[in-house]
Amino acid sequence: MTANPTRVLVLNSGSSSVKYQLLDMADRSRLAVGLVERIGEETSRLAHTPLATGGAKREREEPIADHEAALKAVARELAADGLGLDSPELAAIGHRVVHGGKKFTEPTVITEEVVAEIERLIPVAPLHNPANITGIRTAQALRPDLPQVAVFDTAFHTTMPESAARYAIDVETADAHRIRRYGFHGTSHAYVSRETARLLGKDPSEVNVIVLHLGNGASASAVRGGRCVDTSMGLTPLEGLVMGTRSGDLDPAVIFHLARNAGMSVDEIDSLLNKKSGLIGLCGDNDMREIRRRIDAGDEKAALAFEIYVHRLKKYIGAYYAVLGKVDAVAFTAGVGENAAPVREAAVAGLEELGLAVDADLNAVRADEPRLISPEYARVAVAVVPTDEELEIATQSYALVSA
Ligand SMILES: Nc1ncnc2c1ncn2[C@@H]1O[C@H](COP(=O)(O)OP(=O)(O)O)[C@@H](O)[C@H]1O
Ligand SMILES: CC(=O)OP(=O)(O)O
Ligand SMILES: [Mg+2]
Repeated sequence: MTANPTRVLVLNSGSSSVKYQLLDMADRSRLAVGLVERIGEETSRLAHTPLATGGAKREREEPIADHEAALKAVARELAADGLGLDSPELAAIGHRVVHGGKKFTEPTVITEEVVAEIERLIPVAPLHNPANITGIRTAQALRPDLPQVAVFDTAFHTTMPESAARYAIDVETADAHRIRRYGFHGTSHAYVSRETARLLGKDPSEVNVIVLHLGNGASASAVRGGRCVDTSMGLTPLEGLVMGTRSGDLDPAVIFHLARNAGMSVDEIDSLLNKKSGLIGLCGDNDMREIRRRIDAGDEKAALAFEIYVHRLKKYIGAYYAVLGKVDAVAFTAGVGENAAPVREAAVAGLEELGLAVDADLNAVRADEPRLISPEYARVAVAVVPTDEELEIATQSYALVSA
């Protein structure tokens, strides 16, 4: 063993993808980054960039049957650059675990009990937790001697008061089935709210921030003085904003109606709401770039999908403004939030009375740095703050194993 290993491999296993990064926490540099997509489909795609060697991005298409095969392919790519999992410089492997329930409020060294608890939560995170467990098991098999750390999407939201975390349903039924609002993307909400405070030159304890994490999955959160007080996702990542393929908020009676009158099974309705709704259900595309192209070409279906997406977003800004009472900043992040200027402009349009406005020139700037896009006179800062879930997972994992 090297005296003080400082490298951390971060694995973010999604339902059909694995994103990964190898970082050196001595200087927080990235040594390699990559992505395996379309796992389980006929042609999966692997993209790997060995930043440490200055090597070019390598892309290949090959069938990758499951998450175990994906992780082995990742290990092979890393080894090809001398960055293999057998390296004595590796201090830990950090795993994004989507559902940690109520129990996990902190990053946690993975033991058999921890895996058992993540398994117990599969019914409330059927798309995500199984992939996370396979990632953990495969990594354990490759490096049984190394600490594996779980960083939970739900952890940041465990500070929500009961008034925000409980659904208004029969308390005994809710408690018996652990039905409550857990919230997700917490690693991103935590990181972005802190970075937003830094951008304002303040301590996180001094600011109230509304964070809008708009990726393929999307969620909003209200953060008071560094602690989450409300968030838009609930028992599962289906509640809240309109997403790439998920409906977000909906009258629950829609489900009874489909079951009783459209002859759909529970599994079919689940698939409809999680995979065939949101932007893709409304207009056939879930990529905001493609939707904007279609709107520019005069496509009305795409325009309506965009309006529905923005309308929901605006409602959450208003709701969290009311929850917080005083707002210092609204921060846009993730793929859509960081890149789609028209979404930012439309979400804030008409909110001048609330002290919110976007400066068109600042909003058009493209940069990888946190930046303000509100005009100087605005009472509330509007910011674009790139998220970095992998760096945050590596930081938390390393802090735990090097303590
Ligand atoms: N240049 C861009 N302009 C507009 N939208 C973009 C751009 N780049 C990415 N996106 C949007 O970001 C989404 C992916 O966001 P990301 O945060 O990477 O998602 P996830 O982590 O959930 O897979 C894409 O589906 C697309 O809608
Ligand atoms: C929890 C969740 O929605 O994650 P993702 O955005 O990665 O799908
Ligand atoms: Mg994401």
